[in-house]
Amino acid sequence: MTPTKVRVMDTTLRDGSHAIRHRFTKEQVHNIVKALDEAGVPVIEISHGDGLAGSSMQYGMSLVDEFELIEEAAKTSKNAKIASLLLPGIGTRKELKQAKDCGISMVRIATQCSEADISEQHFGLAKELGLETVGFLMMAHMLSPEDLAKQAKLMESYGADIVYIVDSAGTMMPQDVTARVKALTGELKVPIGYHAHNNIGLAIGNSLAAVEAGAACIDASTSGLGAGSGNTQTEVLVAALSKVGCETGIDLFKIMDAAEYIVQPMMEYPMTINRDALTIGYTGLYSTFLMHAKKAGEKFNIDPREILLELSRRKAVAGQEDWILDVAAELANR
Ligand SMILES: CC[C@H](O)CC(=O)C(=O)O
Ligand SMILES: [Mn+2]
Repeated sequence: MTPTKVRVMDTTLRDGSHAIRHRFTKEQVHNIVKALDEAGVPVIEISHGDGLAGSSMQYGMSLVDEFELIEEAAKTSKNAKIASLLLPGIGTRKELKQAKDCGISMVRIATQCSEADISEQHFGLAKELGLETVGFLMMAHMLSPEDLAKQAKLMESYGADIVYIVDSAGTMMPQDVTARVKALTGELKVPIGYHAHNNIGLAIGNSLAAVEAGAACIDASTSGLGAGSGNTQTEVLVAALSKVGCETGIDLFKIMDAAEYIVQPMMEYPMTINRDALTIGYTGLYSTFLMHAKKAGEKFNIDPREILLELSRRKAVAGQEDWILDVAAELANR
């Protein structure tokens, strides 16, 4: 039976950061947070696209210091919780404390799906700081539902209040999502969330499948702004969930207007399923590799699809962005 309520977490200002090369300004953050908060979005995530302290040569430099942006978001929001993403190894205890001082009340701790054990200390500190905590298991298609549930249980044991299944590659079929949500809800006491990418055109369908299977939280991004072909579109999700009798507390017309008049004018390109994004979805690669592969392709005069296919053969995962240039250079020398 479809649950009657779902908690939507909007990641326009975090996953969306990848699609605008981490160039959000304070004014844009102010306008997006104001519009989302007034529409009733309960959680707004903000940080560099690769999480706290992601601003670097490897992942892309932020235009504006993310802590200034987090502070602006926290100052602007009247009701929505402000959250940040943290990848252990990129973000450290120092940045987590700093983000808390800037006003976050939730942290989402992300690891490759088979490496939950590296998140224990970060959950510990987040709990000490009084934050709501989310475990974020990336590239979740790479593990069987049973093995994913074991990793999710680890995060629960470290103090995660919610655990997310993250389809970083936008590669899952609805039955893959259903099997994973059921495996996790069967093993864990805490609520389960689902984060989609639209590289194979299934972000909305898979999000509905996740809810139907028992997910209590769904990630979305206004206008879909996100890595690869973008995420589940917040405004479309609100409409679709409402049609299956599931309430989000988000005003459909206000969020539609936020998408059309606030977010779309900021987008550098529309969220489409082009050949490179579809290659990512089809082969199960990390969505954030899209922009890096395009840049490397231009630099070495190589078709980005060839670079992506080679990365897929090598089973590259999050954190191996420096490999993209190496692979492009190797292909150019062949
Ligand atoms: C670590 C950055 C990445 O964009 C996290 C995420 O949203 C995903 O894996 O899909
Ligand atoms: Mn994502």
